[in-house]
Amino acid sequence: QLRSDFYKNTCPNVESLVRSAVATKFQQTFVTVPATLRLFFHDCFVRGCDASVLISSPSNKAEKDHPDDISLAGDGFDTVIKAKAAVDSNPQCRNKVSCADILALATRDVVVLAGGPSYTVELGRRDGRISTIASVQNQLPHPTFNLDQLNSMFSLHGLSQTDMIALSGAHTLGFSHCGKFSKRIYGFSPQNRIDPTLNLGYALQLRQMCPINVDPRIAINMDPTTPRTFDNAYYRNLQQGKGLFTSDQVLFTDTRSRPTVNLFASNNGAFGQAFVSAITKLGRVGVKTGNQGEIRFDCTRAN
Ligand code: HEM
Ligand SMILES: [Ca+2]
Ligand SMILES: [Ca+2]
Repeated sequence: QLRSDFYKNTCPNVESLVRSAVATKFQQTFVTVPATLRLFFHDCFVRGCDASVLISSPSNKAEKDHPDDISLAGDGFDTVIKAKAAVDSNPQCRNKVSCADILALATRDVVVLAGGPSYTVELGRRDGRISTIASVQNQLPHPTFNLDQLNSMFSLHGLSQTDMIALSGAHTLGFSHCGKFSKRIYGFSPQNRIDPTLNLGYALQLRQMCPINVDPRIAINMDPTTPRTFDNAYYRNLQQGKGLFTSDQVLFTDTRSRPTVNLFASNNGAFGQAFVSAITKLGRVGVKTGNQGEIRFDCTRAN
């Protein structure tokens, strides 16, 4: 139902308007890249790709205030707001392009800026009007998830195990706060204080970067090898026991998903193709089209 030429008559330059706003933001801070990519994922898994995650509430009761969303970096929100302003600065485009589509385009653009594959973005999403803390509950995966939990959550949205593994490759970029994995390096079990699926040398490095009682604002690179490049290093890290979360490492530990990890680790092109296919499917999750929803004037509030 979505189509790549949706704005052909209403805003023919939408792609270049978004792309240059994203490029300007990228020049200011690299954080733009992981922040925008993660924002798109968190939007699509809660009420579909409808920009619900962008809505803010004066009393902190919107989606973005849920514990699972609280660590979404502000630069992702700012990227969409800047791109929306760029689109609306063109009189023809003013209030014609949804925030949900701008987020989808900005996501493609940041992946490309980090060296990842380019792809055609399907458009025509409408913006949702609802954003509540309650709607996030149990909709987003946790870093402690095993393969069955990951598969069942992704399959609810029509995403296969291969899609899930390819999308997890987004952890080739960006940061995590220490608390998200501290149990794996300090208190895994009474027998093993360090998770035995974790590379011991890497675990000791993580302990140095994340000492006990570390400042909770400290965040570390999720990909220790190429933190600023969108590449398949994430899967080679998994082969070496360097997956930061249980939900990352389990993709290699579990023999049902290991062959796909090995394929992506050895073939960056295969990873790129699978990622493009998966993120295109992600972009279709629960979309509102036609006269459903609205075109938001301000991405941070319903009209
Ligand atoms: C498979 C299940 C997934 C789990 C359990 C998971 C969990 C997490 C966690 C816990 C963080 C660290 C947040 C923090 O401490 O600030 C994170 C960061 C991140 N995630 Fe995921 N994630 C998953 C899938 C995805 C997907 C599908 C994408 C996008 C396609 C994605 C993109 C990112 C990015 C880019 C970051 C870095 C954010 C930044 O640097 O600001 N994740 N994820
Ligand atoms: Ca949403
Ligand atoms: Ca990387």
